Amino acid sequence: MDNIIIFDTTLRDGEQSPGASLDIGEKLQIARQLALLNVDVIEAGFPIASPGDFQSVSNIAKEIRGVSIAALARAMEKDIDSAAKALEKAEKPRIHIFLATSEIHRKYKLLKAKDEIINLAVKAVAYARKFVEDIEFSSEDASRTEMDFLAQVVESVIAAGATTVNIPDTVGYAVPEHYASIITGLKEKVKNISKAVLSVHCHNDLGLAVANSLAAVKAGAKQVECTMNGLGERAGNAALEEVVMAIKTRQDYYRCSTRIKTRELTNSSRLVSVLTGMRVQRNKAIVGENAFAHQSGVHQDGVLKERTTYEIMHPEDIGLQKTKIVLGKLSGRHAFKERIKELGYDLTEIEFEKAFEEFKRLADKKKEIFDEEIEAIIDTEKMEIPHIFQLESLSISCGPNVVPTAGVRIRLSDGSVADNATIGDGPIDALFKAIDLATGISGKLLDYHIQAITSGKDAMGEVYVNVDIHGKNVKGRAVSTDIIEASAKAYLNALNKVAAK
Ligand SMILES: CC(=O)SCCNC(=O)CCNC(=O)[C@H](O)C(C)(C)COP(=O)(O)OP(=O)(O)OC[C@H]1O[C@@H](n2cnc3c(N)ncnc32)[C@H](O)[C@@H]1OP(=O)(O)O
Ligand SMILES: CC(C)C(=O)C(=O)O
Repeated sequence: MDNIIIFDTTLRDGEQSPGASLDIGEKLQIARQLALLNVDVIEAGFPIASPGDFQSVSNIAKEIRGVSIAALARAMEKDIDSAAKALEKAEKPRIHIFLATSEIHRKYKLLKAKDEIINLAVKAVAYARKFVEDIEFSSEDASRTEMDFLAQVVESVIAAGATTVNIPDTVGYAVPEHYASIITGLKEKVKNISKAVLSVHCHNDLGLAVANSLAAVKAGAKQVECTMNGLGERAGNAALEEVVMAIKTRQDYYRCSTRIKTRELTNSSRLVSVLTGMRVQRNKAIVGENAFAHQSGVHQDGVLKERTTYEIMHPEDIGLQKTKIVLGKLSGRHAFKERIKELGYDLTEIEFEKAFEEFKRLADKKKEIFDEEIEAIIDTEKMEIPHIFQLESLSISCGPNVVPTAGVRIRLSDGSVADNATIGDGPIDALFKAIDLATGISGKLLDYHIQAITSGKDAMGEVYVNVDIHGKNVKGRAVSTDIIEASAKAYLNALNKVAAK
């Protein structure tokens, strides 16, 4: 089966994403991860661009072994000299020369005629061959270049010594059938085409970068240039993870493979996202948070019965532990039952139905229901917690230069009330201490968290506590628009569970 060469340009074109610049150390960190991912080529940078980029290419070239390291250069001797110097220590150096060939670029940007472009390209390739054997030539804006002229350029640079010829869709103008026809056309028109690797490099201006790259692969391209998370100039480049997983998942159709260790995809994506500060959208294919998450009951039921009903890839294959079942208002009984089982509960049918009803009620107010919330629902439902201690009133005094003080009035099950007040390290500490005094039960707070379950300034706050009472972990939960009241009630909820026993 044919191998498709994966040329990663996260560190060069990826860094051209506005807002994604990386320092020298960060680039080296990403290069190490790309080596673990087993890409075939790392385009480390554009050495003439800045002393930092030169240093970064040079550091990567020195350290990374087993992977080709490419450096970009315009069709100019000073750029090629700089690239060659930065690559001096590379085990497998590649100089990547680009020159635009389309009429628009010739006329307005380069101010050069067709024959001048060919001369410049040939001279640059021949010059670069003095330094290294592995030369890539990119015909910038190839997809908007006249087909016959493009074929002439490609034939000339191969004759001059280019070992890879790249056909960039620089402005994301191509569509799959059109782009594939360029590849097929070059295979037919260029006599020496078999002497070089035919490569593609697609931009995502129309959201077609991956589709175009794959159409080119189907038409016979042997190298795909891409970036992690689809970073790149403007709307980005073809996303490496999507190209690779499409080839792997649809091997029946593409009849080729890559050397990528796909289990490193998630790590690579996260590292690039953290270091560039470019967040991956939740619904991004392959590496988005939702890519292996199922939210609706019908899908969850299907996946729980047989994963392949709604999944075309194994999450393990991209380095995730497992499929995520997100419990929310669209979930059904199958998914809820499965999660309860995973949490270690064994409920009767009646307990289950009551818990499910309560879960749905809560899910109507919240986007996602977490495990501790399910535990709190079940504990409440199962134990039918009696209100042995009920909060009658509370007062809190706190603020800058004020000793936090809390006072509570608790009604006990025999109808009597207990009033207590005390100070603490903060309002919650004071409040819980006052409740301890009033109830006579002493709890040690292990965990406390609060979240808004409705929107707006008057949102409902939901408080969870995990309390150690006599060496046992007890959870409590309560909801109120007053978060101090919710805190007191959550704590009392935990104490009531113990008192009930
Ligand atoms: C399609 C791509 O993504 S290509 C890569 C694009 N990446 C970058 O541009 C990032 C790094 N770039 C840089 O740091 C700077 O642009 C540099 C260092 C390369 C050049 O900076 P400057 O010398 O100040 O030139 P500037 O960028 O303003 O203009 C580009 C010049 O290169 C010329 N040029 C553009 N492409 C090429 C090429 N492939 N071969 C030869 N000359 C070229 C332009 O015509 C222009 O020349 P002019 O000054 O005679 O008009
Ligand atoms: C340098 C080339 C390959 C490029 O980035 C483009 O044409 O988009």
